[in-house]
Amino acid sequence: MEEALCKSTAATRSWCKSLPKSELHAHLSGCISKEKIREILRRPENEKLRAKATSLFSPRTSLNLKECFELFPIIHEVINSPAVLREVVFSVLDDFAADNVIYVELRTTPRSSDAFTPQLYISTVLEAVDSYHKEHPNGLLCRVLVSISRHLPVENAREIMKVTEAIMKEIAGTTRADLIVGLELSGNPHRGSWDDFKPIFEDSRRRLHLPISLHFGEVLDDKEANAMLDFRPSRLGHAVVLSDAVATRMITEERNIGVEVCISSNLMTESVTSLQEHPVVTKLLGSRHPFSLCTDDPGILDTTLSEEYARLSECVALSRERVSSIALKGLQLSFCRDENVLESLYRTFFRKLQQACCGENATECTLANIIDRRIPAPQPLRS
Ligand SMILES: CNc1ncnc2c1ncn2[C@@H]1O[C@H](COP(=O)(O)O)[C@@H](O)[C@H]1O
Repeated sequence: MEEALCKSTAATRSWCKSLPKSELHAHLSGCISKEKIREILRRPENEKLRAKATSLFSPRTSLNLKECFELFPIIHEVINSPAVLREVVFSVLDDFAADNVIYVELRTTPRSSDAFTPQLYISTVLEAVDSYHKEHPNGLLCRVLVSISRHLPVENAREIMKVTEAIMKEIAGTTRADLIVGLELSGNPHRGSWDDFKPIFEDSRRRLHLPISLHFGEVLDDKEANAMLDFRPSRLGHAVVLSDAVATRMITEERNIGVEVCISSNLMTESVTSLQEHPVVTKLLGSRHPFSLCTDDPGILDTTLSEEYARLSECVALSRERVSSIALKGLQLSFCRDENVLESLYRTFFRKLQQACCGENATECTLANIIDRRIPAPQPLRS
């Protein structure tokens, strides 16, 4: 995979790290670093789990979707209490902050297990994010997308939507009220059918007024891809295995639907064989279709958002201006619709971009000035 990905130089990696970035496609369980998982596994109560979890740590050059979906249940076993869930949220947010991510939308699937009900799961995540903000008042900002998993029964999705609605009512007026900013469909793309989940998402969009992102084109299926475009989601995740007809439709007719691009994930899971063949290179960059670079599962894939920027910029020889505008697009495609919050994020973005491009004390910087600094209105809600 290394070859296919293009190696990035230390200088590009360092510049991409200093760039302020937004992460819009990150699954909580897939974000936990191996170091953190090892730390949790060393605890006496996890002795039995330790042997089972060794597959998480084997060095890999590829990880097909089937293997990937075998790892998640093991990580779920590691997160075996609200206290551990809270701890991993903190750890994941620390990792993003260390990578100079200023805004992250964490997506996660509320689950039922011995330790959780969907209600307890969501409440714990929201409490953890809220506490993280309070402990880091000038730190990164996190928002949450509630995930529906297509490989689980439809009934489960219905329950999650109901619980989300109840929680949103319960937290209205508190500091947690704005934390849930969207809904998303993910899960094993070989299982479940969009036709079955669509009515649930239609109903939730009407009732909750939240934007929706759909995992789209992770495997080739024109019928499903067209049905998903007919639904007009606010964003699409992956969009990597598409027929020419679907790709053309997306780029020409659906110009407002931003794509969450996950390069390393797509290469690792063998959705494409090289970055040169990835739609971000063959289609999105040239058409100026809006997209945001994302990590998907950085813990499992051993990547960071900076690394994703460095690989793309080096492999396609993008100018720093172009890379900076890709980073800005990440913020523009955010599901956060609170104008005050967005304004503050844009200010942080431009301040940090200035530092990245020109150093702390520069009074004039042509590179950062090339970027249009007007603060755009929040993304409209699609219906
Ligand atoms: C590799 N590409 C992918 N494609 C589709 N779904 C994925 C995914 N990577 C992760 N997930 C989804 O996220 C869950 C784990 O995080 P949470 O427990 O929800 O935080 C997985 O169970 C799967 O449903």
